[in-house]
Amino acid sequence: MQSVLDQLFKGLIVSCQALEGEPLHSSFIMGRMAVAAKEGGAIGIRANSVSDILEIKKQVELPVIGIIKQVYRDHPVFITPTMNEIDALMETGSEIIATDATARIRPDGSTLEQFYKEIKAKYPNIILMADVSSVEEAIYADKLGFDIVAPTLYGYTMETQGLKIDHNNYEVIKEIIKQVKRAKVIAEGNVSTPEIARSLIESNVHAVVVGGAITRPQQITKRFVDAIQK
Ligand SMILES: CC(=O)N[C@H](C=O)[C@@H](O)[C@H](O)[C@H](O)COP(=O)(O)O
Repeated sequence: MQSVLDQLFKGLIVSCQALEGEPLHSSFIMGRMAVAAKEGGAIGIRANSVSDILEIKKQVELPVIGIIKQVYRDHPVFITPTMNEIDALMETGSEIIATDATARIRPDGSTLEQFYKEIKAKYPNIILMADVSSVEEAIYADKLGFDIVAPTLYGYTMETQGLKIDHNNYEVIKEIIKQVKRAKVIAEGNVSTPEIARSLIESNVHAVVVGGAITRPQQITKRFVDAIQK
């Protein structure tokens, strides 16, 4: 049988997320988004929260990268930050679990290494994805043993604020591909056009995750409006 990682090879993973306060915030709608993604040929789904993941799993038989976005006392680490969220995600049957793997101390005071070891001790067979913000963090996550690394948080930390992957800026991802020895590298974050996705696949990423450009209509609308009003 093909492994989950093999199933994702050179494919498109669609991130179906709408947080509280966003127009499409609803597990029902995220389930339909996942169906639409599957119809379009997506080979995996990334999703946030137990209720969205359970609904998506009812609707489509695709591997899910599960996360729980949880803010503890304004702490900046919010993607699957503690063991509470890992435990909850294990119950959903998510094939892969992603967590913040930046160098920042986590809300419970632990380092990434401590957190990684704690997770692996409790769930040795888990497939773990590291959401990082830099090449150095990608290398470190790879050394720790993460199965997947992705620059999901590039542009979303204090040090990387304002930066993003675009037509002229594949450098971070190319460097990650060069430096990461063992983990699969997935491109995620601001992949806004099919051309960028194609180009990333050609630079040898294992797979590409696209979120807002497919599942956040308010973002898509704004891009059109901005283009018209230029
Ligand atoms: C920084 C952060 O919280 N990223 C989140 C991670 O799960 C999602 O909000 C993004 O939609 C996802 O990473 C895909 O990226 P994009 O929507 O740019 O294609």
